[in-house]
This record gives sequence, structure tokens and C-alpha cells, in this order.
Amino acid sequence: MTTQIKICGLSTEAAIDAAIDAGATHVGLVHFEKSPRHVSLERAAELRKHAGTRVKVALLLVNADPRLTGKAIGDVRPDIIQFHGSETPDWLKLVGDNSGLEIWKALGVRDKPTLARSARYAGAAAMLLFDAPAKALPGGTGTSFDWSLLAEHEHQLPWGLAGGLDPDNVTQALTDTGAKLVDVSSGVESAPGVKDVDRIAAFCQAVREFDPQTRSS
Ligand SMILES: O=C(O)c1ccccc1NCC(=O)[C@H](O)[C@H](O)COP(=O)(O)O
Repeated sequence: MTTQIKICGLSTEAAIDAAIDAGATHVGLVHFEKSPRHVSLERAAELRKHAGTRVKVALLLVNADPRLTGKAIGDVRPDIIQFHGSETPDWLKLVGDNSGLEIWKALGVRDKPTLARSARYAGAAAMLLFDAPAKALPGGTGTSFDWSLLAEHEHQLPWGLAGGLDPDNVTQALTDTGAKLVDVSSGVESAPGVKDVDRIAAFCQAVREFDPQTRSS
């Protein structure tokens, strides 16, 4: 099975095309005003339409209230909602049951107990995204966490790796953690919120070269 690749925080059609051309399986649209990658719901809907069925589209929300969550789902119609705040399993289950969408939950990993507590999302989230702990922003911080925690953890849900990945360290990250999905934002940018087409291509190429099934030589 090939490693899934999510390129997050896209805000232009060109960046979406670059991610798809490079072999990304998922793209992320951030709706969170404090983020340099924030897109309005109107813009997110345009980008979502542009992506079409070529790639799975995840819409990111951070502690959005029920009204905003419903509007975001209705306006953007993503494939996935990625919750990146302190949303509870009950809330995720309610949104998943009502929307029929795939639900992802991002968790900042500090230590072993954080990972142990992640099991409470079983039945509520289809995917956990293990990310670096929040800083000024809850995600897109460009920092990583201690990957050895993941290798030692008995995973109960499908999971992906995020936090400080880039074209130069993703091979090591895959080796150390065995992740089947990797997520990147800052590491494929030339400045906060500005995606770099060459870095997107380099990131995806590094992942594909790691995948034995798709290795070209
Ligand atoms: O990307 C953001 O600006 C962001 C803001 C608020 C919540 C989540 C956000 N991003 C979520 C992602 O899935 C990022 O790809 C993930 O946190 C990894 O980011 P990075 O360390 O910059 O690669």
C-alpha cells in the first residue's frame, strides 16, 4: 500500500494542482482566522470545486461552534472534516453521524499519556492525526515531536503523522514511525501561507521513493 500524503493549508488553485500532480492523496483547506493559511468558506468552496474528485479534500476547523460547523459543511462540501481543537469524541460522533462525512481528529502529542488518551476517539474519528503540541497556533507550527513515542504506542485507530515534516526529514519520519499517512504544511512553503510548488513535488517524491511498491528503480 502506498503512503497517503496530505498537503495542508492550500489557498490557490495552482497549489492544489501542484499537490495533485505531485501525487498527493489529500489536500487540506484551513478555516481558522488566526492562521496565515485561512480561507473563507466561499473561497474554500471554490477550491473544493476546483479539486473535484481528483483528490480527497479535508476542511479544517478549530473549536467551531455548531452553527459554523453546519455552515462550513453545507457551503464547502468537503470529503473530510479535520478537527484541530479540543473537540470531544461526542461532538465528533454527532457531526459524523449527521453529515455522513469522514471525521479526522488532530492531537498534539506531548507524551505517552496523550497517546493513551487518543483511544477515546475510537468510534468517533476515522483517523487520528498526531501533530506537534499547539504553540501560538494549534497546527501548522512547523515543529515536530518525539517520533519514538509513536513507535512504542499500541495504535487503536488508523493514524497519520504531522508536525514539522519536510522533504528532507520525511523519509526518516516514515522509517522511525511506520506512518501510512503523512501531513505537511509549513515544510512545503516559501513563507507562512505561501506554498512552494517545488517543495511540494520534492516532498511527494521523497515519500514515493520510500514506498517499495512505487520505487522506480
Ligand atoms: O496550518 C495551519 O495554519 C493550521 C492552523 C490551525 C489549525 C490547524 C492548522 N493546520 C493543520 C494541519 O493539518 C497541518 O498540516 C499540521 O498541523 C502540520 O503543520 P506543519 O507542522 O506546519 O507541517
